[in-house]
Amino acid sequence: MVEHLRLISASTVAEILQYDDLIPTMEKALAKFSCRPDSGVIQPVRTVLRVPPVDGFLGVMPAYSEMDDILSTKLVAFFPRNKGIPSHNAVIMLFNSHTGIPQALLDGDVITARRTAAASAAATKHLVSGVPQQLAILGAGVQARSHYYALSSQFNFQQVRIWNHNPDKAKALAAELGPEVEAVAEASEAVQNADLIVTVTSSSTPVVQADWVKPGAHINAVGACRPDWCEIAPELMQKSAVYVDSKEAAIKESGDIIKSGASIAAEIGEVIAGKAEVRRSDTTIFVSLGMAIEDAAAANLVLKRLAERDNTN
Ligand SMILES: NC(=O)C1=CN([C@@H]2O[C@H](COP(=O)(O)OP(=O)(O)OC[C@H]3O[C@@H](n4cnc5c(N)ncnc54)[C@H](O)[C@@H]3O)[C@@H](O)[C@H]2O)C=CC1
Ligand SMILES: O=C([O-])C1=[NH+]CCC1
Repeated sequence: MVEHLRLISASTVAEILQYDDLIPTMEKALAKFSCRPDSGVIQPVRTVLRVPPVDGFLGVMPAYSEMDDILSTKLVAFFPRNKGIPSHNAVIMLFNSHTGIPQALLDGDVITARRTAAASAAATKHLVSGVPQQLAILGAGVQARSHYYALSSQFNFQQVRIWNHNPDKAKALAAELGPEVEAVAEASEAVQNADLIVTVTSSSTPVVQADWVKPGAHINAVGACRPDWCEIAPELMQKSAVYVDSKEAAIKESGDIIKSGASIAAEIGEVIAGKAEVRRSDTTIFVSLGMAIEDAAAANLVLKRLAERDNTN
């Protein structure tokens, strides 16, 4: 039954969803996910349907949080070969968790961009050693931009270096972002001396080699969300302390973990909840695949902030 379905556009989501609000929300969502079943979170590994003629994928991502009264599903199409239009297109449906009646349909593009970057910012807060001053971003698409803004909201970078396999995109993004941002020609140049590294490419071969990375650096590895994709050299995966968003999803979907056979130290939610310690080895890596509970919590936050705004007007 759909009687009063609220439609929430990308521009409304973009106006409402701010990182200082979203990052702590992601921290809580990640912790609750890793405290299931006691936390009342239910989230299966997503179903990913292949669309072979265009090398595309459709992901179906349902989640339920009993404590937060949230029932939702995201539908995300990711078509990496898209040119001149976004490669990721998504919607999120929120249902009333007591009746199952659809409540709101939200644009999922902005939520996907920002909640992913906010989850990386939350992971960085718990895994990084010291205060990061040099940031390297490999990739120059939607997630590169959102990661720059999310991480810059938490840390004061002296320098940010962006590399992309298509250098013109890196130059354009660097020019759009802050004065501390520089596009560099080689991935090794971006990574060397970086305290914090973000990989947000759609690559199926490593874009970060082990001997480029400064000991003690932290990496948010965000792009390799298919078993045959890969961003981090296997040798680097094997010698680092590897944290994931979901262990169950990581062994099914993460090319970086599957190809390297690296062992998983813990879920980031276990670290946030104080159930796992951070192994201070040479390098820490957060392997992010993206979780439905992140979309559910972000969509719910949008609705909550809109309701507060409506009440004050
Ligand atoms: N972990 C998570 O929660 C999420 C992960 N992703 C993944 O993150 C990656 C980036 O996503 P978006 O920025 O939205 O995509 P995008 O299409 O906007 O940007 C992709 C970037 O990767 C570069 N690229 C494409 N093919 C490459 C290759 N073979 N080698 C090196 N670079 C290559 C492109 O030039 C572009 O800079 C994708 O793999 C996407 O599936 C996206 C959303 C959520
Ligand atoms: O979590 C997500 O929405 C996605 N992860 C990889 C592609 C889309």
